[in-house]
Formats: sequence, C-alpha cells, structure tokens
Amino acid sequence: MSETSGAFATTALSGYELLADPQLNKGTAFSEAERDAFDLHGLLPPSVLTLDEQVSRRLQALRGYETDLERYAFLRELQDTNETLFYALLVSNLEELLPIVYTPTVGEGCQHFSRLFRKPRGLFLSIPHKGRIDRILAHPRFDKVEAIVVTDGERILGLGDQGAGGMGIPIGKLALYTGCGGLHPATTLPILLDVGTDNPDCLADPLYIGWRNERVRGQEYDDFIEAFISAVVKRWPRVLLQWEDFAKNNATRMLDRYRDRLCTFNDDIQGTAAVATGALLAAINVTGVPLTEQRVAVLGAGSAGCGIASLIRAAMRDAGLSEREAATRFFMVDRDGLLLEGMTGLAPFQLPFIQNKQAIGDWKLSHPDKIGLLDVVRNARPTVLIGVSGQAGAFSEPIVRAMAEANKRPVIFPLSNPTSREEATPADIEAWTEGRALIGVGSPFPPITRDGARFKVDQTNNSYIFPGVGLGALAVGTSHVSDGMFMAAAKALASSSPARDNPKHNLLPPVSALREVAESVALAVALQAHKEGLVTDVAIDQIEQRIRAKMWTPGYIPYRRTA
Ligand SMILES: O=C([O-])CC(=O)C(=O)O
Ligand SMILES: [Mg+2]
Repeated sequence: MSETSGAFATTALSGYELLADPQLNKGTAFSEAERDAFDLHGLLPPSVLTLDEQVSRRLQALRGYETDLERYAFLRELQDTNETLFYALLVSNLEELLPIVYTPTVGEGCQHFSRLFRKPRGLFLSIPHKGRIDRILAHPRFDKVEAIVVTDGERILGLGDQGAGGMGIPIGKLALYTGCGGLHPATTLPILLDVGTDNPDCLADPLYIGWRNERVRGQEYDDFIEAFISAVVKRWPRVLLQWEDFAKNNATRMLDRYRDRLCTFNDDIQGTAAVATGALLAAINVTGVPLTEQRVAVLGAGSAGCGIASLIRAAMRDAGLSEREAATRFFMVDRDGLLLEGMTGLAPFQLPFIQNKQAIGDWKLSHPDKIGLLDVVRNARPTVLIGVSGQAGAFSEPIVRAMAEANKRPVIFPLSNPTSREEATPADIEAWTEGRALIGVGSPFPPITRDGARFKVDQTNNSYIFPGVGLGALAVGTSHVSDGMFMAAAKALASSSPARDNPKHNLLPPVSALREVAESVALAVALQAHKEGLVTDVAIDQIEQRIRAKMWTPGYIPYRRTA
C-alpha cells in the first residue's frame, strides 16, 4: 500500500511488484533516483521519459490501430498498467478518446468482454459467493473507496443483457468520474453483480467469463442486492453508489428502496433526466417557447423515459404550472403505444404520465387500438420529442416532418445509445426539418453541415451530469442525493449553454469542456445539498474550495521507499 503526503508518496513495493501496480507504476518515467531506490534498473529500458512524452507516444500508437475496439482494448490495457498515464492521455484528449473509453465503443467492449478480459479491475460479486461479500470488500486495496458504480448487466446501453460483460460500463463510467469529475482513481470501484444472464449467446459461449446460469429473479435477487448494499454500507458508510444499466423494473425498485439508506442515485433515471432537462432549458433560450407552453412526447416509457418526464414536470411546476396541468403535457409511447388510462400492466412509475381518454377524444387516429408515435405527434403537436427506446430509426421521416410542421423550432433528442440504436441520425433530422430542429443525441455522431459550415451536434449524454453530481456530493459529504440536486445540475448545465450568447451556437458546451462542466455542476449540486440540510459539516463558503481540492489532475509525484 502507498501513502501520499503532499509532494511525495511512500511505498514498500519495489522491482516488478512496483511496476505491476497500475496505481503506482510510472513505466519509463521512473527517475534515475527512483530506479536506484526501488531496484528498477534493468527492468526498464535506460531512457527516462516525461509524462508528456509518454502521452504522445501512446497517442501515436493508439491512432495506428484500425478499429475502435482495438483502441478500446489498448486503452483498457494501459489503464490496468499505468493509471496516471491513462488519465493524462484521456484528460488531454477528451474529445477524441471519450467515444472509445465510453459510449459508443464501450458497448462493443461489453459485447466482447470475455475475449478482451486481461487483468482484474473492480469486483465481480456473484450469486454463488453471496456469503463472502464482506470478506471480498474487506481487502485493504479498497480502503480508500468513495465512489462505486454498479450494474447487473441486464440493460447495457440499448444492447440488452450482456451478463458479466456489463462490467465494461462501470469501468467506463468511473473513467469519466476521474477524467471529468477529478476523483482520484484509487477512490473509485466498479462492481458487477453477477446474477446470471438470459442472453443465449453468452450462455452458449464456451469462453463466457460470467456465472453460467439463467438470471436469478424475485426474492433471491432482492436478497442478493440487500446483502450487497448492507455489506457496502458497513464497509464504507459514506460511499456514493451509482446504479447503472439495470433493467427498468429493477432500476426504479432499487432506487426507491435504497435512496434513503445511503448516498445513491440511478444514472439512467436521474442523470439522463438532468441532461435532457438541462438541454431543454437551454433550447428554450433559442425557441422562445416557455416551459409552461411545452408539450413533451417521449418514445420509451421505461425508467429512463419516466425519469426524464418527472424532472421536466418538476421544472414546469417551478415555472408556474399546476401539478395537474403539468401532468397533461406528457405523451409517453411504449411498446403498446401511448400510455393511456385503462391500460393494463403499467408499472407504478408510469402511472403519473398516462393520458386520459377524454383528452385525446378528438384525435384523428390511423391506428385507434394502438396509438403510435406518428399519431401522437400529428395530434398532440408536441414541442419536444425525446427518444430513449433503444430502437434505431424509430423517429421516421414522417414523424420528424410532423414535428417540423407543428413547430418553428422543433426540439428533437434521440438519446438512445450506442450510436447504432439512435432513433434518428442528426443528418436526417437536419434534412427533414430544413435545418430548423434543435438536435441532441445520446451518442457521438460526425458533424452535420449547417449554414454551409460543419456543426457538431450536442451529445446529450448523462456524462454532462454524473461526474459533477458525484464530485459535488463527495466534496461536501452529502448524506443523500435528492431530486433537487439533479434539478440544480440541470439548471447549472443550462446556464453554461453556449446558445445563451448566440442562438446559433450549441445547446451544450463541447465534450472537451466536460471537466469544467463537472466543476460547475458539482458546485450547484453541493450548494443545493447544503440548502436542503443534507450537508452537516461544511460551511457554505468552503464549498467551492472543497470541490477544487477534490479534483485530481493526473501527474506523477516522487516516491520514497519504506521498509
Ligand atoms: O452510457 C451512456 O452513454 C448513457 C447511459 O447511461 C445509457 O445509455 O445507459
Ligand atoms: Mg446507463
């Protein structure tokens, strides 16, 4: 184990052991003095490089690969070899590397996880080892853990059940916690809860690395989650735990069950809601249509879709709409069409957003028994269309054209991930709306041409929110993560919108500015937590300083050897 004290760190590791520790390894950047002290001569080539030199060497190697999956594997290997270098490379090339470390390539990384697995990172907690969770968490390696991202791999992006391969997602999310939110890598821990998989390809794959079993459900599943959360809270009482890519019913159930017990949130429900709400608030500056006059159609009425609707509804109430009136502004479309009064099989979290039959009594319908998105757009004339359905192409030309007919500046956010699952491409939306739409996409796309110039479409991804929420929550040690904190995050994002100064500019800051975005989101979130009484031991005038102090910038510090 190592100890850091300001200008230097001490460790008892030496030789190969030191080089094999990704948190301590500096590779060719170990100085002559360190090579003397830690018996590294001969194990390293003689030339001593700087971190900058290492970064440019790695960048060159990275660019030489043919596919993004190869680049993903290269970066994962680097992360498991030398974390400081990995983060120095990431932070100085966010725009280029985020699509590899994170969405969309991380999705492929999950699909190929069993092939790519090299070294252990994070924890795999599986049903057969339920009785051992305490012992596994007890390892001193995890003493510094403050932030956990956990998945059970059942709904990985829009790619469905990836079983243990889902581990790629917590690893990728935490890379952003450090790269954008500045949390020290030693404080982060990715966890995969291996409760089996119902993906037949995984089950049939002789090289599948997960627990080869159908998914455990019902009471046994709930008991396992309970054992996990109890062990986590016992080991790290103040930990921040982010739920990621759980299937819709479990996502909402677990959030409801545990949000009062620890400092926790669900990124797909709350993070996605905050980025969508922030981008919508920014769009209002451009369209001039106030929140109180917005109507919102959402394709995909799962936990993410209903999370978005909840936060926008809360913003509408803040803007002066009554609870009742605000509730009528949402048109949620799922597999069986528009969520409507009298439908059976609705989940509790969908109930606040069902339309009543009277309200749609005069609609002209092409399919009265199942009201699809096109009928919704033609009749309800929404001002905003959001997709979290995972269905590529679901925003068809007639649907997008109907949005353009109903609105001078339609707001269209196909947010499904990865790129292959997006409801429409920015280029198509641009063409079908004669360039009038305000577009936000979940995954990165190549720039479109607008007014004769290249225009980068906003990646309206929860990466604009969760690193800042985590940073803000941890910097002030908030006991819980409230809905108000996500509203504060959304508003902070909207207030950093480049479109505020010029309506032709983007709704969101560029990906290259995600570190600054995280810092301002963190400040808003921490101030809100303070206002809600969720912070007990940090004075309000210390908050900004706490956040800054918590942000680690990747760099090497000298080592001294202990016995
Ligand atoms: O990971 C992302 O890019 C956004 C997200 O949470 C999801 O799609 O599940
Ligand atoms: Mg997710």
